[in-house]
Amino acid sequence: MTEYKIALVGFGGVNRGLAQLIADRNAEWKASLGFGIKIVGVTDIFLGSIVAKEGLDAKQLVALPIEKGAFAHLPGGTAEALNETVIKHSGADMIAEATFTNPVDGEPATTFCRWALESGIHVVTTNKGPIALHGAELKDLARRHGVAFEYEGSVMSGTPVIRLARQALAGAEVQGFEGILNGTSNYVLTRMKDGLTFNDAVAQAQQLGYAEADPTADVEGFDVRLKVVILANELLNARLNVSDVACSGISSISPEDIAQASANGASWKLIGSASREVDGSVRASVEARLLPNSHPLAGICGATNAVSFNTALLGAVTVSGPGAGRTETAFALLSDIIAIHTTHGK
Ligand SMILES: NC(=O)C1=CN([C@@H]2O[C@H](COP(=O)(O)OP(=O)(O)OC[C@H]3O[C@@H](n4cnc5c(N)ncnc54)[C@H](O)[C@@H]3O)[C@@H](O)[C@H]2O)C=CC1
Ligand SMILES: N[C@@H](CC=O)C(=O)O
Repeated sequence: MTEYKIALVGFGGVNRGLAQLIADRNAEWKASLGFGIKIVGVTDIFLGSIVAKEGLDAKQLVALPIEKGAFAHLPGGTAEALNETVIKHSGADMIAEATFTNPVDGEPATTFCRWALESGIHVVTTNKGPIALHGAELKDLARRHGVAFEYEGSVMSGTPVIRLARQALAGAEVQGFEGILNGTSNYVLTRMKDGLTFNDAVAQAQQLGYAEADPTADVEGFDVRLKVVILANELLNARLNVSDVACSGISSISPEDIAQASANGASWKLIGSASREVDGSVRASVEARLLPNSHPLAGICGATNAVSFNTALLGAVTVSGPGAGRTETAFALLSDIIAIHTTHGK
């Protein structure tokens, strides 16, 4: 029986979600998926770090209080975040990288991914920064070191989008896509329709674990812009940089705008899109659009996301599901590990 040794880098909502899944389901996975997972290290700038090559108790990790330096209270733990040691020297076969998304330069997560890949360690990540900003370099690094770099959760959380489009739609000739690609902003627009203020709706999204560390990224469209770059580069073979994508958000939409839209049978949605032009170039944008309620994306509510792929052979193919959430995103990491087991498993 294969048992993967994993190190968790960042121990916020998503990686705690993964630890919880491991605590609850590891025994079942051995039978249903053909492998188990052992956590051999965890590091977090706020909580500190811990390494145990024989394996850590996932239940005990999940129960760790969210207090500065909390790992120092566990035997062998320290209040210091020994990121490099945990990544390179905990004996892990793979790291689950889930620190904050930095939309400007992708750091320090990109460095964490580099450290792992250069050491021959697989990377699964939900962090959008490294892929949108340094994806080509990291994929090449992974290839040269014979390991995997998987990032299904970077777009639409646990809802399968990247592998689905890359594998199941291969040959269907994807020509573009448009979608609701941010859970927080869609949640905010939905709750404002119910009468909540913008600020209260953002605060709820933070509490539910949907929002970025800085929710400005969610409401100003920067998070969707990263996702548009990831999807366009992956599926349209574009070489888009973040600066190529015109971007605006939802913060200027007032309660009156929302009420007026409802009265007119329409809904505001933050839409990320990209399409291949006749000259072969790819155009992409992020903007709030007023959609008639008959539009397929108009009825997508709350933290649910949806993306519609425009294909030459099938027409529109639309996928909808959770776009954010701790357990939902942890599932994406599991799906990456399953993909690694399928391609690299012993
Ligand atoms: N929460 C969600 O619904 C989704 C999140 N993501 C992405 O997954 C990643 C993790 O998300 P969450 O767990 O919700 O965020 P979070 O903010 O709950 O957790 C991030 C953790 O990383 C730690 N951290 C920050 N800088 C660090 C550093 N330099 N070294 C070590 N640890 C560091 C923080 O202390 C925090 O505990 C983010 O990049 C986010 O954009 C992607 C899809 C959905
Ligand atoms: N903050 C993001 C999390 C997933 O990427 C969102 O709300 O969609």
